[in-house]
Amino acid sequence: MACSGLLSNSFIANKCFRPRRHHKLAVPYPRSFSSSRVHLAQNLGISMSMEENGATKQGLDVSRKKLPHVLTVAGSDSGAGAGIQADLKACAARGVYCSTVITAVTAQNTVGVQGVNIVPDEFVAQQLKSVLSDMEVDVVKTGMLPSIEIVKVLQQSLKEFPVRAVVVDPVMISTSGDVLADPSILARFREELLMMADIVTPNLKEASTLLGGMRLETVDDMRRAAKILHSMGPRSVLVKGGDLPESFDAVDVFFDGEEYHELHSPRVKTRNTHGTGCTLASCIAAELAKGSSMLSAVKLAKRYVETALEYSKDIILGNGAQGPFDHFLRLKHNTSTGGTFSGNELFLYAVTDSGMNEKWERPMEVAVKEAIKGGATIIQLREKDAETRKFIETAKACLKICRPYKVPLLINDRIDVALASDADGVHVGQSDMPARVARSLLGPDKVIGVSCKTVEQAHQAWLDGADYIGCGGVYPTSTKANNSTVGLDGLKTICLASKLPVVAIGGINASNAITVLGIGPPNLKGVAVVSTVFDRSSVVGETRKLHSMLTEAVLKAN
Ligand SMILES: Nc1ncnc2c1ncn2[C@@H]1O[C@H](COP(=O)(O)OP(=O)(O)O)[C@@H](O)[C@H]1O
Ligand SMILES: Cc1ncc(COP(=O)(O)O)c(N)n1
Ligand SMILES: [Mg+2]
Repeated sequence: MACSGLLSNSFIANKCFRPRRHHKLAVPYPRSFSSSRVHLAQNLGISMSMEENGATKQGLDVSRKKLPHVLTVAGSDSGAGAGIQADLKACAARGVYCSTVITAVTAQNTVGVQGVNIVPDEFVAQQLKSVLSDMEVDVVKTGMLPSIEIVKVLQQSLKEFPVRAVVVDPVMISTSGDVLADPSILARFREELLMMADIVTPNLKEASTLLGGMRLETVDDMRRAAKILHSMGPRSVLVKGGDLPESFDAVDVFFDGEEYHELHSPRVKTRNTHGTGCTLASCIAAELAKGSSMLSAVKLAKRYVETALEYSKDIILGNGAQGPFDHFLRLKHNTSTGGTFSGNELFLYAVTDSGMNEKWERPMEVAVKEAIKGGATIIQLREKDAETRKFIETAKACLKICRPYKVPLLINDRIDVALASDADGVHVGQSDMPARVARSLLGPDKVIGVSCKTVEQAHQAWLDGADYIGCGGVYPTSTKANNSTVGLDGLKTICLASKLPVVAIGGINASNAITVLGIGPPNLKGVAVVSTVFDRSSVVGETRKLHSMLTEAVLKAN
C-alpha cells in the first residue's frame, strides 16, 4: 500500500508502518530500561553479554563496530536546503549515520516558506520510539519543533531513552523571515528543553526572542545573551552571528559557563546560506557522536560550514534571495568528458613539454591553445620539474582553455595537482601511484591512463579501473631517457590483449604516425606526440598537418 497521505491520515500512516510487526525478524520495542542500560554500558566502556542486550535472539554480531549515530528531530524542507534534508547531508558528509524524526513538512524554496503541515504529536512520538528503542542513538539534534505537544513528546522520549548528548537548534524563524514555531512554545523551551540541552545554538533573532526581545547588534551583546541563556540550563551556548550587521567576518560566541570563545571565520560573500544553522548544529552533533569535546565539535562544525559556503558561493539554484549550498563539495564538477570516456578522445594526444616551450618562448597556455586549435583531441600536462603551486596554477589556466572546446586535460603523475585543479584526470607510469589508488582518490568520473609495456601491465591497468593505456615507446625518443621500446610488434600484441583503448606513444611523428595507426587492432585509438607539435615554431600548423594526415588515413582505411 502506498504511504501517501501520511499526515492527513494517521490511520493510514499506522497501517503503512505496522506490517513490519508481522515480519519474521521484526522486534517489538525493547523495554526502556534495557535500552538505557545498553547506552549506559557503552558510555562506561562496558561490553554487555550478547544474551543481556538481546543480540543473540536476533542473531546479530555484537562485536560489529558501532556507527556514530545522530537522530535529528526536525522539519522537512522541500527545497532541501535546510531542515531534515540539510541534517542528513551534513551527517553523511561528516561520516556519521543520521536517522530522522519528522515534526513538520514544509513547502519551501529559495524564496521562502509557502506552507507548513505539522505532524500529529502522537506520530512524532511513534517515530521517536521506533528509532530510540532500537537503533543506539548517540546524539539527538533538534531543529523545527512546531508545537508545545511535540516539545513535550520529545522531552518524554529523551527521559525514557537517554542519549549521550542533546543539541538544540531553537529554530523559530527561517532566514527568509517565515515563522516556523509557534511563539507559545517559547515558555516550554525556556522552562524545560534548554535544561536538557548540552548545547543550544540560537541565531541572533532566536537568541533575542528567547530573551524577550533583547537587542543583539554587537559581539558584546552576543556575549551577554550567551551568559543569560546559559543561566537557563544548557551546558553550553553558541550564539551565531551569521546575520550580525556590518561584520566582515562571521563571528559566533561560545560560552560553557566558565569561558567565552569568540569563533571567527571569513564571511563568505554568497547568497547560498540557506540551511547554515541546521548544518552547523548537525555537524556539532556528528562530531559529538564521534567522541569530540564540545568546543572541538563547535570549531570543526564552523570550519565545515565555512568551507562548504566558500565552495558553493557561485552555485545558482532557485530565484529567491537564499540558495542552498553543497554539503559534499562536489556539485560544481564540470568535466570535459561529462563522466564518460569512449577512447575516441585519444586520437591526437598532445603531451606538453615545458623545456620546448621555454626554447620557443611560449607560455604553456599558449602552447595548449595552439595544439587544440590545430586539432589535438586530448592534452596531457607533463611538468617534471615544476613547483607544486606553479603546476596547479598552470593546470587551472590550461583547464580554462580546454573546457570550452571539450578537450580533456590530464595531469602527468600528480594526483594531488589533478585534484587541486579539478583536471579531467591523470596519466600514471608503472612507478607512479598505482591506478587503483588513484581511482579511489579521484572517484569514478575522472579519466585515468596508465603507461604499459607488457600484456600483464595492460591487464593490471584494466583490473585497477583505468580508462586507457599508453603503450610504448614505439620508437626511441629524446623526450624520455633510457626508455626501452616495444616496436610495432609489441604495440600490436598489447593492443590485441588489452581490454582498454590504447594510445601509442614514443618517437611518433608526421612520417610514421600513419604506419603506427595502421597496424590494425580497433582499440588502438590514436597517437601521442610531444616534440612533433611542441618543438616547432608553429604548434597550430604542425598539429593541423598531423590531424589532417591521420583523418585522411582513417577515412581511407574505412
Ligand atoms: N556568509 C557567511 N560566511 C561564513 N560563515 C557564515 C556565513 N553566514 C553564516 N555563517 C555561519 O554559519 C553558521 C550559522 O549561522 P547563522 O546563519 O547565523 O544561523 P541560522 O542559519 O540559524 O540563521 C554560523 O557559524 C555562522 O557564523
Ligand atoms: C524545515 C526547516 N527547518 C529549519 C529551517 C531554518 O533554516 P534557515 O535558518 O537556514 O532558513 C528552515 N528554513 N526550514
Ligand atoms: Mg542562516
